[in-house]
Amino acid sequence: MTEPNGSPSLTEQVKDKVAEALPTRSKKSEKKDKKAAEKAAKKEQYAKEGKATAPKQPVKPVNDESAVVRDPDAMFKEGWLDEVRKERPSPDVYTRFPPEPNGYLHIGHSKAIAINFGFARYHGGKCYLRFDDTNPEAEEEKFFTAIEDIIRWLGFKPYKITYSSDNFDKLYDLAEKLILKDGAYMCYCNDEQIKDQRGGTDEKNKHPRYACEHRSRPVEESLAEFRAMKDGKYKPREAFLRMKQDDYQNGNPQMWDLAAYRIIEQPHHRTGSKWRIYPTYDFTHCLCDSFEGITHSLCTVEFINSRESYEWLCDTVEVYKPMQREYGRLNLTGTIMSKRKIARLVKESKVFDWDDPRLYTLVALRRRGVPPGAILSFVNELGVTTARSNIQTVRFESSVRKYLEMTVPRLMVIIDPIKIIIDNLPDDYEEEVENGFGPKSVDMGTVYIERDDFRENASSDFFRLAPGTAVGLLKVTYPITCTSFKKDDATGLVSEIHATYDRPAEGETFKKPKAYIHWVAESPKHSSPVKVEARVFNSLFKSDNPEAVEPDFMADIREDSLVTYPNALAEVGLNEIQRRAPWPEEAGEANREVKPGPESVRFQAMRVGYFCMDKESTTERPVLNRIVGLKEDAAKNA
Ligand SMILES: Nc1ncnc2c1ncn2[C@@H]1O[C@H](COP(=O)(O)OP(=O)(O)OP(=O)(O)O)[C@@H](O)[C@H]1O
Ligand SMILES: NC(=O)CC[C@H](N)C(=O)O
Repeated sequence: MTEPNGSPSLTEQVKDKVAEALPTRSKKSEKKDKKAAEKAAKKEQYAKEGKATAPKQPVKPVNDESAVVRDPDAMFKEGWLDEVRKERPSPDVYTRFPPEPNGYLHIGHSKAIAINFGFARYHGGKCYLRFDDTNPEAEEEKFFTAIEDIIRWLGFKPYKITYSSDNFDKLYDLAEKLILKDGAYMCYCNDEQIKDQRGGTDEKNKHPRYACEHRSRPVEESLAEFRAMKDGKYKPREAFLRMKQDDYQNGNPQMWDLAAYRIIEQPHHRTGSKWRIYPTYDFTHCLCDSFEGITHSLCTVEFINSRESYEWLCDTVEVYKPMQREYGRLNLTGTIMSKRKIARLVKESKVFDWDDPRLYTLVALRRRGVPPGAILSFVNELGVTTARSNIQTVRFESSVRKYLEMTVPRLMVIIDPIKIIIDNLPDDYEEEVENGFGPKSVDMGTVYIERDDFRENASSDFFRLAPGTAVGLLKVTYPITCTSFKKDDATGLVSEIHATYDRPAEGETFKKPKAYIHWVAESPKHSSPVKVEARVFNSLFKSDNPEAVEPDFMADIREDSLVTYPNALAEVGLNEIQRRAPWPEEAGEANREVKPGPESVRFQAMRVGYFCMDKESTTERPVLNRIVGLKEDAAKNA
């Protein structure tokens, strides 16, 4: 598209700029046809999903049939979820995601979200977000908001937001019905007595199960006592309503007369002080599924034994019976997911807060800059089976890296700078500098490079900058050679390097350097570079299983889990990338129902890693979080 005066339109100009700043194919990458083919197929896939158009970039046409890219709907088309659908091929599909509002969701929950919301979406059905709020002791308002927000951030829209507590009246009526059908009784046993009735806990004194004395009481008495319990006759733990499930033949402990209602004296955040008795999970979940007409109730395998009690209760109180099926939990090794343990890390200031980028809560992954689409693509890649998946964090990171590689722009950032003065810069060098997001003209008299790209002594195994050696600067035609350097007496660190620009004389050729390094230019005219703080996160724990460490997981915390670079410098193009966020453009937060936050300013800092803007950024001082490192990191140290 061109403007009436024949010059490219603003959109075209911007697109060109993006293209320039996006990944270009190096010789090394050209060898990797398969990888390129995968990328191209993935790009096509994003477009097909209508979720993303990966920014314009040079990718080789796909002609390698061996390239395998996971279809974004693969988890629904094949395997366990496909079987579940075939088992109940009802025309309408209703699912639900039922979190307890007692903490922030973690990476494991993203699997439950992707399964429940995704299954409904794939089959043209509807998914409820149902807050399973039957325990007022643990619930807090902030968790309701955070859970809803993160689901929308992941790109899902609940059909309706419901609360188990919406059904307290109906549930109570069904509890009375259950008693009247001789399916429940009021029991006054304590924990010890219940354990003994179930055969005892001491291995040496195991005995057959037996019924408690309350089990055979008349129905009318249980009903009267249940009403009395509701009206405040008993204190917590003095009495409870117990389901009459067990026929003493059943080996499933989830059928051993489970509790249906218990006394909790804390006001409920929604129903206030109306109730002193609250239904348990086992009584509530199946009945709420039934009220909402859930067709496929998908949950994790630890509920497999509960399926029998789920079906028993629906049948006994004669309500519609949904189908419960169970999939394997997702766990990331080397992380902590337990709410109690994360709370301790926060309380003892080992992490900033629940959204500290070293954690694997979804708020933390969001703050760290992981795009929502990357989380979904990771879950899809793993697939769904009944087996528990114990996945290493490196696999998660590699999935995120693959996603970012396709979708975010590139920029140069120096995290630990040393200044170089180029003493012989010719006046007409600008044509020899290819610039991306920044201003067209770059003032290259003074540039900054990474401290570890310089060595005080040249050696045959070091291809970057050292006295008397030449190195290439990315996007600059000719290399530079170090002529001298100065050190700071106080710190002993190199403080300034002098170099020459090696443009060959007319008719001469130049020797291509063995390595190219990144750099930023000092250019007051363009307010360059941008001073930033860069935060590099390593894993929080030393081992793969912090829970197994003695005396406890706190002893496994790494000292270097956060490395801060307070004096990092970014190309001024950072401002343009920020202005045009969210990145990825369409697969990112732009299409979602949440306002993109600073973390949606994502880019690749060339040779350093993928970064995003942290929520603590100010206009004067942007703070960058490293999302993941680059695969090429190892090569950088060659
Ligand atoms: N690690 C996991 N992998 C897959 N699904 C999960 C995982 N953890 C929880 N879920 C599922 O998410 C849904 C809502 O979870 P809820 O908050 O009630 O879970 P939870 O088991 O209390 O989680 P946690 O104790 O780990 O915080 C449930 O259906 C649950 O089975
Ligand atoms: N069936 C389920 O999905 C269980 C959900 C319930 N909130 C729990 O984890 O305890």
